Amino acid sequence: MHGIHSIAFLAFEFPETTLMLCFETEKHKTIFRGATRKQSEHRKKAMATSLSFSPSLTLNTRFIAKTLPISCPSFLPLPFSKTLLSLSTRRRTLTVRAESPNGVDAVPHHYDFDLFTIGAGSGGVRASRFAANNGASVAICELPFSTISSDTTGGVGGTCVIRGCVPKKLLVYASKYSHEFEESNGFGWRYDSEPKHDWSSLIANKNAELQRLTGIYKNILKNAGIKLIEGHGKIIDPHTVDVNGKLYSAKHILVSVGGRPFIPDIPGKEHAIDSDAALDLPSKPEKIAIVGGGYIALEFAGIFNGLKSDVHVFIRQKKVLRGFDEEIRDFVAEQMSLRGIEFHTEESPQAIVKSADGSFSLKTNKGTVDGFSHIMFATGRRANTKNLGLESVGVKMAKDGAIEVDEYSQTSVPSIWAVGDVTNRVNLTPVALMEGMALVKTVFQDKPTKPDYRAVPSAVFSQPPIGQVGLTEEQAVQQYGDIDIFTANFRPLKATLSGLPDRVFMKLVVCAKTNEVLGLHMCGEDAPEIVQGFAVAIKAGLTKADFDATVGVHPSAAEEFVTMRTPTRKIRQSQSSEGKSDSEVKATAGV
Ligand SMILES: NC(=O)C1=CN([C@@H]2O[C@H](COP(=O)(O)OP(=O)(O)OC[C@H]3O[C@@H](n4cnc5c(N)ncnc54)[C@H](OP(=O)(O)O)[C@@H]3O)[C@@H](O)[C@H]2O)C=CC1
Ligand SMILES: N[C@@H](CCC(=O)N[C@@H](CSSC[C@H](NC(=O)CC[C@H](N)C(=O)O)C(=O)NCC(=O)O)C(=O)NCC(=O)O)C(=O)O
Repeated sequence: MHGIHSIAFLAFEFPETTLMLCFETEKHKTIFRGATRKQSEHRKKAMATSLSFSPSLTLNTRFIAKTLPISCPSFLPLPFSKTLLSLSTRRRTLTVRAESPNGVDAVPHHYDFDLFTIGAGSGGVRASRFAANNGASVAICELPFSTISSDTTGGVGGTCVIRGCVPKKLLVYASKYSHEFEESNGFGWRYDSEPKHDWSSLIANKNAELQRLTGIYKNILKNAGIKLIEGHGKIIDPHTVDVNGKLYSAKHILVSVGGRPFIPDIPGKEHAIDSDAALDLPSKPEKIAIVGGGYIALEFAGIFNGLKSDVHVFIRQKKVLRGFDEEIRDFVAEQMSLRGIEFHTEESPQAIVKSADGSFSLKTNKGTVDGFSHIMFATGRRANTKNLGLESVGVKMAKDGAIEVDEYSQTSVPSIWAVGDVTNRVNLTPVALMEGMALVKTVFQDKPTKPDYRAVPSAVFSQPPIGQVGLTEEQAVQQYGDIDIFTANFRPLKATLSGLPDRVFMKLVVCAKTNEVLGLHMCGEDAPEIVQGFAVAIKAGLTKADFDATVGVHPSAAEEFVTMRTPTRKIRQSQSSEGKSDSEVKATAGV
């Protein structure tokens, strides 16, 4: 699909002569290739005229644009000119496109924009502003701001900024204090009375910050020269988007509308809240049921537990966080239970019942739990693809409603692209940013680029939090067979004086054959910050020997990653030999 060429000629008619310029187009990029030998002495004049441009040139000269076959032996290659190059890609008056099959039409066409993006979340904003930086003319449409997403509300910044990563992290910060107050006692702090939390101040401050951020994002778009259109975008044909009845044409359309929370269809589901609502409740829950055992469920369980709500988590499996390393799954649930969260395992929700006193009961396959002030569902998210006109223009979609794309984020309709959660690949903001930037390289820089999904680090901001990068033990065994596992499970220094039962778990998954560290996992304070740093080592393919050769930062939890010397166990395809954990070895040695 990439690297298709065609040749366009542009004739400048001056009083004395005609100058023919030759441009080679490769996708959307236009490169000046030369002028005819006969008129080459006039090149400077033509250049001077065109550079002082543009209305005068259009008025005083006549453009003749032709599309000819690719071979053109009578043209001199001219080894320049950045100025003309940028002129040719930026100025709409020079769009004498002889387009190619890379997502676009075969006949020259004038569009309102090079790129029209639907959805101003992380992926859409990033792709749009990088495209604009590359000289593309860009428009982006987004729904009006609201903390709660709906068919008619959204906001510049998208899920991450308005109802995901950012507000969630602010609430995590708020909720962590209670644990820190507890810890502080062992360090000599005394409080005359229990510290009180004011939920409405937190929510008001959080909302003011969201307003500030959405304003920043609008400015980012404005400063990049991007036209922001408020309203619902609907694709009418492969090059046209309708926003509130006004039509905009574009050479490329990018769909980056993200996803929305999904609540299974059970009786009483209208009483349930989702993560959008949970971030913006008028009052703090007294007793909350959280259904689901994924990222969102665990993060909100930590938030409400820290803010002193009575928290019950209902998971339909035996363990939380399907897909994570098994030991991490066990460890995090154990630590969260020690902080007072009650896990109800292998319980599927069947109905929500509202009582006369206004409280809610959750009925599951195992029984009914009563007295909840709130019932939250964190049972996954679904792509936000309804009413975008995708089906009618022939964009293929998966059964779950996500847009199907190839490795370059191109949909089944060549001029339509999609990035971020709407494609349901790896639903993380930094991944959407990566997909957006790869897309711009492919479409606007002529460098076909696939996002690289290897060793994408991620964190769960539970309490304690989790950080992970690379393969789980189970994945590594499946892919490589012979694996060495190094673990540390220890009581952090802080817990010695705090007296709290906090522990930290860390794990390295190492390929026995190559010594490469394939996976790194941690659950404990600062895990996301620590794992971000180590993710560079994992991405770079460093070995356990490289880790061993690195001096630790002492005293820190992070140093355990470079001081684990003895494998906890060696897994071999034929047999499995058990060893001692590194902490056990150290304890025996009196370290
Ligand atoms: N820190 C971060 O990076 C964050 C990332 N995210 C992203 O957002 C995505 C969505 O998060 P989240 O909503 O937590 O989704 P997840 O897919 O992570 O978890 C959904 C949970 O709900 C359970 N579930 C699904 N359907 C039902 C049902 N009908 N009845 C009972 N339980 C059900 C799942 O169980 P089962 O395992 O059995 O399917 C699972 O435990 C994540 O995958 C992640 O990519 C979200 C928040 C934070
Ligand atoms: N690391 C910071 C994260 C905070 C942060 O990145 N804040 C963002 C907003 S939320 S995050 C929203 C997300 N931004 C990012 O992910 C930026 C991350 C990194 N700086 C990068 O450039 O890659 C996004 O949607 N990006 C689209 C795009 O970049 O085009 C910001 O812009 N702050 C400005 C300010 O406070 O003044 C922290 O923990 O404090």
